[in-house]
Amino acid sequence: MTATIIDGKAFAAKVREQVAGHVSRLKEEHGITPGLAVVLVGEDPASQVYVRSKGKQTVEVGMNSYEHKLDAETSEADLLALIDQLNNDPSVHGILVQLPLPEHLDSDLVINAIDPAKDVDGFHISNVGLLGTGQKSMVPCTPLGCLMMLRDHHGSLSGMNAVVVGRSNIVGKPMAQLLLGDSCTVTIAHSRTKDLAEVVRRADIVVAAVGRPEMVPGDWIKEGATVIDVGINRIDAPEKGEGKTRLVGDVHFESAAKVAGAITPVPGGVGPMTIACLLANTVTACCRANGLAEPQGLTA
Ligand SMILES: Nc1nc(=O)c2c([nH]1)NC[C@@H]1CN(c3ccc(C(=O)N[C@@H](CCC(=O)O)C(=O)O)cc3)C=[N+]21
Ligand SMILES: [Mg+2]
Repeated sequence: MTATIIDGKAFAAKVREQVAGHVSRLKEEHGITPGLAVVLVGEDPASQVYVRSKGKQTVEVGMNSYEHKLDAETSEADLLALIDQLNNDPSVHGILVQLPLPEHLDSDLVINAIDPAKDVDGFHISNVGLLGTGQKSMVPCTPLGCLMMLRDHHGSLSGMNAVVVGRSNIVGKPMAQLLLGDSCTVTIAHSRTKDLAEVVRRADIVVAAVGRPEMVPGDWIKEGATVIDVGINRIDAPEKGEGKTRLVGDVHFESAAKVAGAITPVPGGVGPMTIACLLANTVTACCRANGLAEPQGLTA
């Protein structure tokens, strides 16, 4: 048996097409252009790549992109002042502060300073609480992208055993909430879970979000299970030549693809969906801010 590859790159392109449709409708019928502000503190090269890619895709779907690059020594007060300015700017519908922030900045404090209605990452405590109680909220982009792929592949997820490996506030916990909302039986496992292999083997759906390269081998996967690999790990690839690297997930793809029913690749799986969902959340935020009907199928 060989797994169906869930093509996140192609799916993300479809989501962006839908977003672009909503953006042109907002422009033509209401004279509104959705705007996304991305704040980057410091010069982390990987973060710079992501921020550039987000800005490019934001413009490609017809929205305004506002990039704020602050130097690594920026004070908390200056960062909070910028957030306050963006909160009060009616042309900004979404605000994303790229994480991780430099050590001297309190990321909880900074994230909770964002207007929850503009919190397109869904990290503000208000959005976390709304999601946990089944109320309308901004939903974190990575888990939302995973949910869209799962719904697309399965139709209904009702009654399925889902195991989320990883308990981060950014992926693991909100992913579990979303799966629960779709009536899965949800287990959150992590690095301290006893008999992790046995726990994962019970899963109809495995979401791996631990940040450890190829940690989940194929023999942990139940025959026919759906595997969503959230990990993006850069590892040495001496086979490609001296000093070369390659991207791998948290799942050992080759062995897992032999037993799974469906699996997302890395790259080209969850990553592209994360950015597409950021754009979707920005359009949703813009519609809500203007009292307009929000897009269907782009929210949880
Ligand atoms: N406030 C905040 N929100 C975020 O959503 C956020 C963040 N901070 N900090 C950094 C992480 C990382 N992240 C990625 C998004 C897309 C890809 C992506 O598209 N990856 C491509 C490959 C990229 C490559 O080749 O390096 C793929 O998986 O196919 C990866 C990583 C969002 N993040
Ligand atoms: Mg974790």
